[in-house]
Amino acid sequence: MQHVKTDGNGGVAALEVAAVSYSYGSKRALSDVSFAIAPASFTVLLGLNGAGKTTLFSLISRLYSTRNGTIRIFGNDVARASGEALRRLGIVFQARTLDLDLSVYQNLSYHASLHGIGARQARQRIDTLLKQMDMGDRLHDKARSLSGGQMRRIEIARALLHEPPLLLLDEATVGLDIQSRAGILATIRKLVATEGIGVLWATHLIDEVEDGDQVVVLREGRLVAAGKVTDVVKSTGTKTLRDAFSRLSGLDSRQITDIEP
Ligand SMILES: Nc1ncnc2c1ncn2[C@@H]1O[C@H](COP(=O)(O)OP(=O)(O)OP(=O)(O)O)[C@@H](O)[C@H]1O
Repeated sequence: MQHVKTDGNGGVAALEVAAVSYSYGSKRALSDVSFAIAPASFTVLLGLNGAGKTTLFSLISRLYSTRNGTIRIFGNDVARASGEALRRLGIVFQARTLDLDLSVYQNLSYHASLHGIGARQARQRIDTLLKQMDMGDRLHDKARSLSGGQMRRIEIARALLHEPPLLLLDEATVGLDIQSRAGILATIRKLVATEGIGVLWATHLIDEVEDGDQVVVLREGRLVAAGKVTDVVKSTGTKTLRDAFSRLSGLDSRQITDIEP
């Protein structure tokens, strides 16, 4: 797999979001949001429902076009050089998107061909990714027969088929049991460490954040904090991320969720 640190992009942010605003009609969803994430790092995009996480992902992936501000992936502007930018991006959206009537292999190989990956190379890549996702024995199973967590793992494998050095996941563990959530999060953290992939992990669950992570906190479309967890906690004058997040999001800390209700 391509390793970010050796691909000639040294010093360039994996993702740079600069002064991005977005409105749905008169509804402002993002206001002047700026932050950057480093290659081979794990960054949590933390925000309550409605904070603007999905809107931001839609802009980064060009599902919506950016009207105000600039988004760059490894230095490539997603508006002006979208091919170059999107080639470096893998994304897992919140909604389930596997074709349930196809096998795991069919789901993945179809996607590989969309990326222009030849059949032989695709097969090797699929085998490698399924092993990394602990799904090596499910190649010929129908997607329909998989659990929610297993489907998510296949969607992550699919997002990585074209070897992107940047991976975005939008509430990837929503609706999963505690064990599946922890397993998926651990797998993604391992990918950051072993493959050098930069990850932006969007969630509203603070127990998915670790002290060593970078965090970007959105509140009602505004960036209210960004940096290392310990620094963000310190900057709010609190002692725990739970208290810091409750202060930053204007909630009582008892309203901050650890796990799915
Ligand atoms: N298609 C739309 N039309 C109008 N308003 C929208 C639309 N999509 C989102 N919004 C609004 O924009 C704001 C940001 O929504 P967004 O979905 O980006 O937040 P989020 O942090 O991803 O939350 P969630 O996890 O609930 O999806 C919210 O106030 C939401 O109601």
